[in-house]
Amino acid sequence: AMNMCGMAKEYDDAPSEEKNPWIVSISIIREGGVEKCKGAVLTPHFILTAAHCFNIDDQAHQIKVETNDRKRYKVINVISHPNYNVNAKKPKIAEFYDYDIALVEIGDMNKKPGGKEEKIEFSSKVRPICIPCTEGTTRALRKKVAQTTCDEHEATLLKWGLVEAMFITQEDNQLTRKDVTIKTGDQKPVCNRDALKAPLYADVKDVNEVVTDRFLCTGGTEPHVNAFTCKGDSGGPLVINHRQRYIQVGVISWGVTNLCLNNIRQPFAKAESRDFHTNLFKVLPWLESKLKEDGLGFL
Ligand SMILES: CO[C@H]1CCN(Cc2c(C)cc(C)c3[nH]ccc23)[C@H](CO)C1
Repeated sequence: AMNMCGMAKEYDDAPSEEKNPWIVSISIIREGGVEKCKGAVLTPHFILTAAHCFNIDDQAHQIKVETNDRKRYKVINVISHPNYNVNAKKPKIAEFYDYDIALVEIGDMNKKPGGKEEKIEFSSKVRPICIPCTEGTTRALRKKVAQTTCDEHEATLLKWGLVEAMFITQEDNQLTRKDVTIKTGDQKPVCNRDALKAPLYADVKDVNEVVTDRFLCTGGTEPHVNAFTCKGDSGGPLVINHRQRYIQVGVISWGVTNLCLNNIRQPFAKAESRDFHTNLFKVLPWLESKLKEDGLGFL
């Protein structure tokens, strides 16, 4: 049962690390400074994050992964989705975030034969989150392993309309949950349309040029005020709490407005503060091809 995904401490004054044990911090050390992203633990060797956190010339040794127990792990590989290319629509569209998703592989490049294998040690502060269309998620949804399909996962998790979800951010050294609603069905176009309020996309005619089918849309203030992401939240998981089991349905990719300077969040969201997340249901073959080797059972 140790490997049951998406389980966390639920009691009110549990430490925030034990309430959100799948969150990891990713630091990319560069000449000009350190870029910070978030990620989620999927298996002992793989973390899921955003591809835009990395530059083409980042080497593995520049990337540091730290779990909630402050342990730091060596990165042996970053596997970005093959269709991700931030420059794909230049010069018209300066930044293009389609397929903004990556797997960070933990291990020991100079593993001595018989040496201790480097892998993420699970504990009360470090545990994997569930991802769609895996056996672990079928169990987390309390459905029968034999009959449950990936489509049923999607129908259960991404119902039509407003879907309650959350992301995790770091505030005063605490992991804080931020509530959002994923706009599906008739709410989706209304949410997507605000992408054109981003300065970089002011001249874009058709919103579908920048908000592709790979995105989930959250944020804004109608009908409820949603939390908004900061740049530093990039790569973190968009999570649905299904009867106290946590399932990741998206990876935080980009936001329309930068309501955070030096990661200090402004107090109030705006109608156009929308955020876009890479939808895991849209990249399953890629996820499976990398993760089945590390024991994740896909449907
Ligand atoms: C289309 O143009 C915009 C793309 C996103 N950009 C920054 C950004 C990134 C990269 C990632 C996450 C998670 C963000 N959350 C809020 C802003 C933000 C800026 C917006 O400020 C320009």
